[in-house]
Amino acid sequence: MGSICRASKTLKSQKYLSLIHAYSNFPPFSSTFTLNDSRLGVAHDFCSNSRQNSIDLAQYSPERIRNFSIIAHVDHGKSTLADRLLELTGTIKRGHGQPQYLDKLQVERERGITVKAQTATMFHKYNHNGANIKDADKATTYLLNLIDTPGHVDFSYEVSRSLAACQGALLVVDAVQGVQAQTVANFYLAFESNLAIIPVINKIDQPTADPERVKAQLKSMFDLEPSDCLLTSAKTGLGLEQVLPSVIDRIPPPSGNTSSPLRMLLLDSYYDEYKGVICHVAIVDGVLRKGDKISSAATGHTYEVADVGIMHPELTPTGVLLTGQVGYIVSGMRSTKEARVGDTLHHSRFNVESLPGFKPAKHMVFSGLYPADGSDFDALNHAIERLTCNDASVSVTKESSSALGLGFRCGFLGLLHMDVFHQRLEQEHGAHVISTVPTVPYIFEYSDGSKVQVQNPAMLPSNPNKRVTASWEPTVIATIIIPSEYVGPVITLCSERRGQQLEYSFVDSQRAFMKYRLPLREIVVDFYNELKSITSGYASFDYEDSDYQESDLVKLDIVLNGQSVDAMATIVHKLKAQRVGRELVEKLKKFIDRQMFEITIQAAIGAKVIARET
Ligand SMILES: Nc1nc2c(ncn2[C@@H]2O[C@H](COP(=O)(O)OP(=O)(O)OP(=O)(O)O)[C@@H](O)[C@H]2O)c(=O)[nH]1
Repeated sequence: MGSICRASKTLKSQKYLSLIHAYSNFPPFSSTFTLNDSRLGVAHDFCSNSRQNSIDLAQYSPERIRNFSIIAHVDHGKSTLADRLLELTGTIKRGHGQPQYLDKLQVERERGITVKAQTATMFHKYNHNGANIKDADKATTYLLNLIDTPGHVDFSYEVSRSLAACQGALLVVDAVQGVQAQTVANFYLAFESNLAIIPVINKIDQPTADPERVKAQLKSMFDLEPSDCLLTSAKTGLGLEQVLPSVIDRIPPPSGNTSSPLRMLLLDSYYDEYKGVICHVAIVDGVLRKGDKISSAATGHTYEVADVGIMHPELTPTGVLLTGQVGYIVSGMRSTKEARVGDTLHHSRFNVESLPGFKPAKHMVFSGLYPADGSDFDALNHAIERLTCNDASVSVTKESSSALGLGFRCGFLGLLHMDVFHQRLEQEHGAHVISTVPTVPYIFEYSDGSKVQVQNPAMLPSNPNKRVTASWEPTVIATIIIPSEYVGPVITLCSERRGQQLEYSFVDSQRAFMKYRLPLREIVVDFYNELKSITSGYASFDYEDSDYQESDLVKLDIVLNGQSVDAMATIVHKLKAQRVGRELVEKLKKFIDRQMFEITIQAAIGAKVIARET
């Protein structure tokens, strides 16, 4: 009996899964994989004990350290450039057989994108007077910390965190595509952090490369001097010899004080099955040694440092980290929840002033996650707990649905982040999940004066005594860069999506730059695909979150045979309700298999049916 119940529940769940995906335009995420945490595997395999203590960090005073980031629009060549710099400094072997070496996650390799910022320490001999670097007597060895960052807008939080550990950035721009939307966003992140910015025009080997046009764009948009631009091909190696000398000459050393009490900034953390929580840290002042007792300024908890070292490029114990250096520590934290990103860690015997830290990550998109087989709730719970150890930017609360049973409501930084989280749940933890339509966090005010944030449409009360008196929705400021001939269609698309134009100018004679305020809901599902399709793939798009705006919002219910399906409810703008309701019931009609009896499919606002199919 039990197994029949379970089987029918699974079938029911799978049916809902199919319905939900037909309805939301999202690819289904369910499939089963074996446990394979590529990140942990790589980190453990390569942990280089043999190099332990062979690196004497004491000789690297802040003047001989440079901390820099590589930032760029997606696919402009950051990870490839990072590979070449690692090879050039002998940190990895040339032709190590693994392109984009710092992209360690399986999902990063499969999708060819960077999701996590990664740090690598390199050592480079350099002579300021231009003498041959092989002339060992005249050259000085520098310690260079390179941070490769993600390009996609969802992960810009990783970029801003990485920049906090740097004094400079290589701003990589594709010599064919020129300045794109994330080039603009990343430039301003670096500029506002007061970093020295070195423009690198990459992919100059391409037949249609036009570095002079890109130099002119960088001058007109960011006031970066054409003579300061480096021209490179990370693919062929052309021009790469200028990169590290420019890093050393043009980026200032870190400014901390070696003799002050220890202050280190916690940049990131992840969970390693063998070592426990590993924290990435930047030493702002003082010196940290293995065996030291440290405290967290945020929680007051104290720990003993069991291991300390650098990423060279894998974990390499050094026994010590000094002012200005970036490395890792293992300190017996039981969970990554104890490792608060942006926290100040210090010696327990001193009280220090906390470092500024970071703004908390903001969740832009929420979705329900349910086990495909209702009985797998505990397994999914365990998988989510383990994955959030390595991705603390996801928020998780338990919820239940009459259609799907017990599950979780998760908050993500954007749609790609959500998709990547699903993929990692499946690939790294073997979880088999159903996800509900993504929604954004709305705010509703009720007749009793209460105001609540609604992340799940099912949470809106149906009680007629508790009327909604006002509602607000989140907005974003979107940056769009397009060839000038596409301006008309893009303006039409943005107006259809309830956008308000804030700025319209030109990058150069061929490309237009626009800024729009758009409701977040209007861009989460298919905005980018449509933008790409009406501009033949030439548009680039980036956004940052902005204020809430008052908006006339209603809850749209989907009713199957007289029963409302809570997992399919959605919140829409009143003016769009009719159109969205009609599209949904038409889609569902196509999707539900023909039956021997009549099934009614309705879209309704409260008791009022606005669209119907049978
Ligand atoms: N022709 C040419 N191709 C390059 C060059 N640099 C990188 N590429 C290619 O461009 C594509 C993107 O390179 P990545 O290094 O992954 O770009 P990225 O900026 O790290 O991408 P994200 O991490 O997704 O933001 C890859 O196919 C590279 O092989 C170059 O100098 N010349």
